[in-house]
Amino acid sequence: MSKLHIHNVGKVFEGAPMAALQDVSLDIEDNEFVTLVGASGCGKSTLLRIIAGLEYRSSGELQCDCKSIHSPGADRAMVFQHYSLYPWLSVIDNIKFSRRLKVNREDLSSSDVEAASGRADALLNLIGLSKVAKAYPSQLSGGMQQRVAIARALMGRPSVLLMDEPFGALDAQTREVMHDLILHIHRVEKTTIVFVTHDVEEAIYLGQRVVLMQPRPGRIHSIFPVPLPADRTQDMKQSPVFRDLRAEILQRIRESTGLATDTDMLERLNLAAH
Ligand SMILES: Nc1ncnc2c1ncn2[C@@H]1O[C@H](COP(=O)(O)OP(=O)(O)OP(=O)(O)O)[C@@H](O)[C@H]1O
Repeated sequence: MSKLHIHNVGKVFEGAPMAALQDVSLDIEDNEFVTLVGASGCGKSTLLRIIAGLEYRSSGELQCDCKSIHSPGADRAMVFQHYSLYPWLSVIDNIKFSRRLKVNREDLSSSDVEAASGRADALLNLIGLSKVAKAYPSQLSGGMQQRVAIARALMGRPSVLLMDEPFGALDAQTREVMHDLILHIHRVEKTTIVFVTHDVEEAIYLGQRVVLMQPRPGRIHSIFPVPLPADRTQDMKQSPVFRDLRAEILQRIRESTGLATDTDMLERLNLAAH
């Protein structure tokens, strides 16, 4: 059985003239890394928020580990574009934050708390920030803050990590470093990842499958398995396989948004005018 089962999911926002999502069906396997790409407004974030339980679906069925999703849960953790760390807590305390809530609620034993500390230290090491455990978010760069947000999301060992343009606010070099980091984390933690992006290159480099969505109404246009080795390296971006897939997906985005038709029409008008 798949890790995430999405069947005919639809979403109509109140007062909206068109469905934000229509008949979206997708099965995501355990430990898969799936990227969602598509033009602005095609429903990528809405789909991710519905999986996270932050938004209600209007129709369809959605399951994580065979359990129907109706609200947020510890089995699904989300990382947003804006780091959303607690500025008054140190790096290590930000990572442990969800555990602290649990400690208050459930009165965990000291060995549970010790295990949580061990987990936080291991994650700090995994994201390469052991040296700044006691620093505060304002003392860190954007990339470092996003590393902390990722570690915090992983703290409760979620079944699925949902990432909504997590590197969208970072500069190009930092993004490359973050790409290799998230691939490393995926290998080590064996988490299933669903990753939303505008950037086709990012979608191909990270994804085992790229799901292309199209707008008006938001739906799945096509799904592209990425025929690259599991262990990605930056030089693969120059390979013909990578470049051809990138060109194909970009062409499909142009077609699906009507951009290709607009360009053709403009060209025809220009020819007629001369
Ligand atoms: N809370 C809301 N109320 C009304 N309409 C909404 C709401 N959230 C999203 N929408 C609409 O739903 C559609 C899908 O939006 P969504 O943000 O999911 O797309 P997206 O593909 O993530 O876009 P982007 O890449 O620009 O973030 C859009 O037409 C958007 O205007």
